[in-house]
Amino acid sequence: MANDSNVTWHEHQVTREARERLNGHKGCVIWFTGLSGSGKSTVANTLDHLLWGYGFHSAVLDGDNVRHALNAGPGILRDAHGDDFAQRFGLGFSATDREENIRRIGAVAGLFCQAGLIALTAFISPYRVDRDRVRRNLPDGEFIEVFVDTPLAVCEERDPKGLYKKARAGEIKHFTGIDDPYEAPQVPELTLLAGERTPEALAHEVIDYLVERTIIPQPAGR
Ligand SMILES: Nc1ncnc2c1ncn2[C@@H]1O[C@H](COP(=O)(O)OS(=O)(=O)O)[C@@H](OP(=O)(O)O)[C@H]1O
Ligand SMILES: Nc1ncnc2c1ncn2[C@@H]1O[C@H](COP(=O)(O)OP(=O)(O)O)[C@@H](O)[C@H]1O
Repeated sequence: MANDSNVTWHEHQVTREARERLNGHKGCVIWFTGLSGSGKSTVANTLDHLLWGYGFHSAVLDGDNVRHALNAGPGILRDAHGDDFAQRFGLGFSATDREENIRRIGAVAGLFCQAGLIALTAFISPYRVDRDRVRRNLPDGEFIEVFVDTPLAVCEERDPKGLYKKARAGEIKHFTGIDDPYEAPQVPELTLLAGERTPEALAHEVIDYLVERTIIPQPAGR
């Protein structure tokens, strides 16, 4: 097994600066956090679509593409030989599994960012310490924490997957906001009042922030 002394960082021939020059904008990680049903995926995808339309380069990491593959729990991911990798490496919703979920996602988002992309992540990420670890592992200014601040009552009313109903009935244990904690960010870069505004309006709030921080130029024709 490799240990630290046998692993070296490889410098790439195409530098991040060169990629950013070609892209016409900087890379960063936009980290959406909030309760289930708060609108994280919707806003991240709306923002991704707007950025793409302006000719910028972005990519979304969310539960569907991560908890069904990289971090798939038991029963979801099997390799071609029937070996249940998820049984050994998959993640559930204990505090430790959520910690590892966020650690892996943070690392992947960091790689996207180094490749010059605007990485959009949409995970509950309920623990402050886990989000702060991702922040610490990125250069200053490149972790943009966006609190999708939708009241629990609104999320529960939306309940698109019926999970709150199941959690209230005791059919799902440790459900965030019901019988598991959600630690709201104390000083996020942005707070979106996502129970009160449309996804498009919220996505434009994030774009305003990116322009203000010179991560992207003002999109032409906006
Ligand atoms: N116990 C429990 N608590 C919270 N959420 C649960 C749970 N069990 C399943 N789900 C579904 O999983 C989605 C959250 O996954 P995340 O990877 O974002 O969670 S975490 O960041 O590791 O806490 C979440 O999806 P979103 O609604 O998109 O947030 C739920 O659909
Ligand atoms: N700003 C918004 N206003 C009204 N409904 C919204 C808004 N954002 C999301 N929704 C709806 O709320 C539900 C949950 O949104 P979703 O993006 O899946 O949340 P999350 O990813 O945080 O679990 C979906 O049915 C979605 O259409």
